[in-house]
Amino acid sequence: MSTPTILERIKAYKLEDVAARKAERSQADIEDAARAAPPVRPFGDTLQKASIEGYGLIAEIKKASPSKGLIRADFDPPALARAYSEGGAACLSILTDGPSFQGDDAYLVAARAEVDLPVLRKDFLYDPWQVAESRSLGADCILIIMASVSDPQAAELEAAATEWGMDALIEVHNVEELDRASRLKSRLLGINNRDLNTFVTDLQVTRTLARRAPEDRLLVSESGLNTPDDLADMARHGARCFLIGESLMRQDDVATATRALLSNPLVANR
Ligand SMILES: O=P(O)(O)OC[C@@H](O)[C@@H](O)c1c[nH]c2ccccc12
Repeated sequence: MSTPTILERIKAYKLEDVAARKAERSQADIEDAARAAPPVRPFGDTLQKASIEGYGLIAEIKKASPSKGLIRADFDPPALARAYSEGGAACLSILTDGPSFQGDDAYLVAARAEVDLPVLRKDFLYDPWQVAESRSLGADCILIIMASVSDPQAAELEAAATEWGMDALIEVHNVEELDRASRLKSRLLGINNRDLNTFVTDLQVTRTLARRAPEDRLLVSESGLNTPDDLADMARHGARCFLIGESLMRQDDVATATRALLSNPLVANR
């Protein structure tokens, strides 16, 4: 067998981790916890509203990554949530995967409690049990990575999100995944500039896929975005929403950097 890709390795340990978590907590238990969670905040609506006049930013709380290692040493999720909120982010994304991103479920809980912004749980989901778990932590939106799930699995995760009143961000990286995502119902379509198998990033991915996306989708350009020019470039190609982690995580003053990035949006052409 050939060497597994980064995404394949993540999927392998994640399936084991989920099996272990499920052995600890039954479906009924996790559903009770999900019902006891704080009410859902409107993720997609908030993002869309922000993107009409300005840009819709999903600002990511991310300590490390498989390709970059440690990104931010001084890592305080509640303080970062406040900084992103002050800087004008519409929503937050919080990495909860431990082995590859040094994330933690507790970071999501702590950051969300600090602000009013809707929150995406950024993790690798395969099982509806994990959707209930995400809701139990307070997540308002889940991520569905088309590169890592089958069509029936994606539909099942999406249905579970809907059942819990959450949104789903459907993530694609190529035309084949885009076509599969187009058959799902979710309005939120993430175009990941980074290939999760190799972790190579190329903004050309958004430029190419945005014009092939169904018209009723809200496009989110994800990964590798650094400057106001990058955002204007993506907006010109049809994506006015962005998922940004690393370039903001490397700033000393995250609130000011976020505000600067969003300050001069390309005028919407509608
Ligand atoms: O830090 P960046 O290059 O701004 O990227 C953020 C986000 O897009 C990236 O973390 C991401 C996009 N899709 C993912 C799926 C799993 C883990 C991480 C990701």
